[in-house]
Amino acid sequence: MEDNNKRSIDTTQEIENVENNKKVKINDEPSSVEESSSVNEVSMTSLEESSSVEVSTTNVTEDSSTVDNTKEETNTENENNNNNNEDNSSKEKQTEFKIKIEKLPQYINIPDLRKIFQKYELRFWKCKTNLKWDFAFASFKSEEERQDAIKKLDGLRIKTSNIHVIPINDNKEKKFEKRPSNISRKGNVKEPEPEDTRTPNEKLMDQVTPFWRFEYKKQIFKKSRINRKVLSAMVRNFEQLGRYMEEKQKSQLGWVKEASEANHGLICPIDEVVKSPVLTHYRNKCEFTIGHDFEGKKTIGFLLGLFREGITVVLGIEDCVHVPEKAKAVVKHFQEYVRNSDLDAFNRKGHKGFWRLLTTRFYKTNEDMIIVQVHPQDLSRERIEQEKKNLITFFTDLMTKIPDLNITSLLFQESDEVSNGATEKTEMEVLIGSKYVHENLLGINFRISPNAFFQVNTDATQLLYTTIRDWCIDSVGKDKKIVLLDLCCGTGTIGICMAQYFKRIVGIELCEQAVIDARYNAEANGIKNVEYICAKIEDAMKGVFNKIGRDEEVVAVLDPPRTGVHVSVIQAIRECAGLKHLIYVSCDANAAIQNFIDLCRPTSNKYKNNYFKPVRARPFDLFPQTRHCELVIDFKRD
Ligand SMILES: C[S@@+](CC[C@H](N)C(=O)[O-])C[C@H]1O[C@@H](n2cnc3c(N)ncnc32)[C@H](O)[C@@H]1O
Repeated sequence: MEDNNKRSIDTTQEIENVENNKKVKINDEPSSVEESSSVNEVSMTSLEESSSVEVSTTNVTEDSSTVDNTKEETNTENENNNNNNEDNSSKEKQTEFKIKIEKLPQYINIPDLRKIFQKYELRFWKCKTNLKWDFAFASFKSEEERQDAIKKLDGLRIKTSNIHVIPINDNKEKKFEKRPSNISRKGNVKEPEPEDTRTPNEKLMDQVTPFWRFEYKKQIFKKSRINRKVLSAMVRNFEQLGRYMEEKQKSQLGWVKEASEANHGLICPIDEVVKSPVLTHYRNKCEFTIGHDFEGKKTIGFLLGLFREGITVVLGIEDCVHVPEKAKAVVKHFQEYVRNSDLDAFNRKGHKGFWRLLTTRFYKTNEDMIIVQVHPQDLSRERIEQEKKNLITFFTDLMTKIPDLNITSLLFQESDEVSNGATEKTEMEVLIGSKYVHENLLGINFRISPNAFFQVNTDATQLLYTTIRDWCIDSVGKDKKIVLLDLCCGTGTIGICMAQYFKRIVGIELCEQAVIDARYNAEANGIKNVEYICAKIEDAMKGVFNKIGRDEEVVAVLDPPRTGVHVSVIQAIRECAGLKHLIYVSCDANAAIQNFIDLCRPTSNKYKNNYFKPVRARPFDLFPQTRHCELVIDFKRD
């Protein structure tokens, strides 16, 4: 599966020195968002489109007033060269000769500035900018270097803007001093952090269900605010975007002001958050790590903290409010089993240990799937075969101890991967029952294979799908000549649930197993008007559109992974001029804001045809006790 977190940035740009009538072309290696993001993730598209680029802060949460993408960089190479004979204290005393670079096009980052400087044989000592700023600061170690920079850079044309460079901070005694940790950016003395008196279990709960301390009403209020902030951030993004656009393009953003005025600063109206019918124990799928607790005892639960932060402690899940009681009971018994086993739990440090992961997928059809993942280490085949037999006996007995446990699928997987978690790289072997379980959604029975995506909160998903269906039907009316494109269709749930309302459904999905499931699900439910294409949307869209009949209209539902889709998917969608109605289902609107912007940005070479406008939005709380929330946005275009 493609890693959608990485969006490549083409930093190719034309830089023209108006004064010297000199043109320079800078070609950067494409870099990734991951590299370019700071404390808060920053997503950006190509600088080629920099007049129409937007920045999204991942944490547009209630704390977003503190979001800061400011980046500061010291040219360490320079530092080392210049300070070979200097100790740290003399380095601290180095005088800076600072400039301010004004009227920068937006989204120029420090690597871009370094390229520009290098082109003019300049080298800053320190540089500071923020992707939201249209200015940057740079400093040099001598007045000569500063003057040289001003001479070469002032008036330089970057993209649509002539930059303005001025010397600042002539107080040569001013140093780059590290701000003491108790002083805020604004110079205020910060209150000392209160001592963390939480128990380890509370820390775990704060990590996996950060809203568990709030009443549900407050959780909903916070989620409403998070989503509203995304919709108001879109307005601000478009306003900023407009500042760097030619008149012709800018005029295509006129609707933003009207929409914002009509919706109290939001890009479109938004409904109240649709509450989850179940607030606790709702997760139909849980993945439990098998590891060691603080005392080194084999434990099944969730990892406290992150491995990259050096934490490998696993804590029990007894207090976790979103885990079903039946899953807790299975964990409790299986933990006992693992503790009694002479094989150790896997430890990522050193990659030793056998027991790795326990997955439970329990559905309302009363079909329960359990997956046990192990690391084979250098155990003999006989030994592993024996362990499998032991597992069959253990889980068969367990059904007599936990009355409502009905294991219709016990699967065993060996994985020698370095990182923890589910993997599709190795086969799953069926130890009990079948490889599949089933769940019922809006009266339709879906087969779920072990690795397939399926919404984790079945009850709330029915509400979500009902809205998607209603919004699609709005566009359909009674006319059944409409084709529904189920984009990122997974196992086909969305399309199949509404197949009766459409002339036909075309699902596009890149995961082969999911497409096999989707075809099976359609057939098993007697649905004949569906067709599935196993491909990337960006590759398949054009072909699909070429087959749309003259008498047919199209409406699309896009339900991508958490991070949204790659920009090429949005481009492909925009290129299909016949697609006028798109319903975007996002499980992390902050992460997907770039997609929203790209759907709506003015027409350009990169983003063809008319732009979409969001006409309404409705959040759904599919994940009570956590920060997460599903947001459905209805996009339309003329
Ligand atoms: C959140 S799941 C949605 C599945 C489905 N709509 C459902 O509700 O069961 C996202 C799906 O998008 C698929 N996907 C991601 N990028 C894709 C792309 N560029 N083209 C096609 N499918 C993609 C993934 O394989 C994954 O199955």
